[in-house]
Amino acid sequence: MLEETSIYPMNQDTDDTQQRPPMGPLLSISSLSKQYPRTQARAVNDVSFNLYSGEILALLGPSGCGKTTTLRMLAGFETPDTGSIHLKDRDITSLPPQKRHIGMVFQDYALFPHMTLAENVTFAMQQIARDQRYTKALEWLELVGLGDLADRFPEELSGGQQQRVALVRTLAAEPELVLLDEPFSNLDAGLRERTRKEMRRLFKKTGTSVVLVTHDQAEAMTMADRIGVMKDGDLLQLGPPQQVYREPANAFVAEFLGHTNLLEAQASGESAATPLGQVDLNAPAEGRVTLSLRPEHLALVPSDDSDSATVVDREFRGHDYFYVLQRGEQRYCAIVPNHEPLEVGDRVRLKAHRQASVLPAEQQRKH
Ligand SMILES: Nc1ncnc2c1ncn2[C@@H]1O[C@H](COP(=O)(O)OP(=O)(O)OP(=O)(O)O)[C@@H](O)[C@H]1O
Repeated sequence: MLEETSIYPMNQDTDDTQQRPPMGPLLSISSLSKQYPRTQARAVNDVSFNLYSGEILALLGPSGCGKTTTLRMLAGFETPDTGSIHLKDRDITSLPPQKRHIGMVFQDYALFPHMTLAENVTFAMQQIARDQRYTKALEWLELVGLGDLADRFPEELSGGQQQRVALVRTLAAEPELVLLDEPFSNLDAGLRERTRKEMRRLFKKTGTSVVLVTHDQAEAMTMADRIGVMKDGDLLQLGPPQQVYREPANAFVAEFLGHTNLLEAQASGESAATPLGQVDLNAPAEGRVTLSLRPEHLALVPSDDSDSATVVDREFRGHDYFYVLQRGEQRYCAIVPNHEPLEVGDRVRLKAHRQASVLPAEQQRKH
């Protein structure tokens, strides 16, 4: 079983986050595996994790890594081959979806087109008295800034507004857990960024526990208290965004969570000899290791030395430049604040100005 790291403190953007005392997990998944008929490998392989009440957990990975299958097993739409799912100490592994008290928001929103927004939301409120549903639905819609549009039909809304209605409709049923499958993929870039911030705020305000799946690392970083990175059915690492970014478990995680420089190095205690000279390490190590050095941790010092690197590409990104550098056979990337920009063709010495992360040796796939 993968070692888990504490979720406290949560995501850096904590002004909207009420810190909760750690209690037992709300959701506990143990050794979940699933192989589809006529396939060579398991879609999900021995995945275990806990989710705590009020926590937002993102399953992140490339297409086909098994994140949707994991979510569908949680929702009850797929049956696991092995393993168990407990929600609040109830074994729900074999329960049908409607008996799990889990709400799922799909990519395509699935609002009822012939119902107004208020009717869409009241429809989900079977648990409260009929005469209170409309007032409660308005409260939910107001929470996402759509109180004034309660009598509109879904087709009279923007994509982002529809997404918010779909979400409050799910929340209105008061599920113990909410599952989101690539929830913002239908929104354009600007709206997506705004909507995910709003949703995180809403989840924190309502104390909602969430598992979401995404292939977008920025989405996982901004939304989640913890990120689980998946590849080929395996859960490779699970931890707070800052930790997964700064201390990736292996080269795949390092590269999936943004750009990085992978350096072959000879470690000796707190530092290592690398092609870029001696580099400090985030953890003591000995012998041959691979290091991950983030582009923002590489300084570029103009130099004409024979072992200097050459700027081969440059991208202006507002507050900084993203540089691609060639040194011998090896390419590097660096992110540098945009004062005194370098030109393509300029020669620079590369110097690590922060510790590099030591990557543990790759483990063999178990199946
Ligand atoms: N119904 C199915 N029958 C056979 N194989 C399937 C089925 N559904 C998924 N798979 C396979 O299982 C693996 C995991 O798929 P899954 O949809 O869980 O991945 P994913 O990470 O969610 O990908 P995406 O981001 O593309 O949705 C893939 O190799 C996929 O081809």
